[in-house]
Amino acid sequence: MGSLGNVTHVIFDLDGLILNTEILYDVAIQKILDRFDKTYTYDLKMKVMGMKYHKSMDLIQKELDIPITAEELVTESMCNLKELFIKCDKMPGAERLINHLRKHGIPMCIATGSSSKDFELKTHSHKDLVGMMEFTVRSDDPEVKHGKPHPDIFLVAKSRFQTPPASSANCLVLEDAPNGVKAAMAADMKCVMVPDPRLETIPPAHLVLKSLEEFSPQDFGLPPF
Ligand SMILES: O=c1[nH]cc([C@@H]2O[C@H](COP(=O)(O)O)[C@@H](O)[C@H]2O)c(=O)[nH]1
Ligand SMILES: [Mg+2]
Repeated sequence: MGSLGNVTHVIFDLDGLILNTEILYDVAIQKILDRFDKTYTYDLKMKVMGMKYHKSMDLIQKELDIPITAEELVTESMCNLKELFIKCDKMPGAERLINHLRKHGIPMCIATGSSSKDFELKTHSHKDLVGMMEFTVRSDDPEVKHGKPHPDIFLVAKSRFQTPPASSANCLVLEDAPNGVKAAMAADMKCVMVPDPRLETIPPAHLVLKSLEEFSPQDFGLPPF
């Protein structure tokens, strides 16, 4: 683990990593696809997870060849998702880790594929966690030109850490989705992946864990629990 042990800044993904929102997308999207006798397969979900939402709905529309537009898919799914987002739970281990890092003054942020509007709904009951972050970067941020798997969002996050400033080699990204892991590795950062247990093909990451509860901060040079 030697070279991994120099982390000074931690960047959290949101959906499926801090918050248990991925299952909500499955339900809302499948509900629409039922009308067209189509399935939101896990393979397709893996392709779109982490992307900006409109881009992801565009890919679903094209891959499944369904007779409504990506725009309609966004509008219709969001109708269902809005009510689900405000009640979403945290993922196991997320709160403990964030509290711990905060206690030790480790600079942290969230870098998410969510739009600001969805971010507000999802974090409605989790303001305490968001409050421990130095800042959050959402996919509609004007500086984030390309969503994950492009590295933009993580590079923007790195540039916004002020005290102290961050370098890629000293940033640790915690992610659940292949597109997010690819983005973190493309940004030359350290990356721990906590994938959905259904994921068969794991992209290259520095470490893969079953749950954030298994994360040992000291392996990355951070204070132990
Ligand atoms: O089943 C899905 N999960 C997730 C997404 C997209 O991925 C984002 C979550 O990304 P992240 O985990 O990077 O916060 C969501 O906001 C949404 O845009 C999606 O389209 N479909
Ligand atoms: Mg995620």
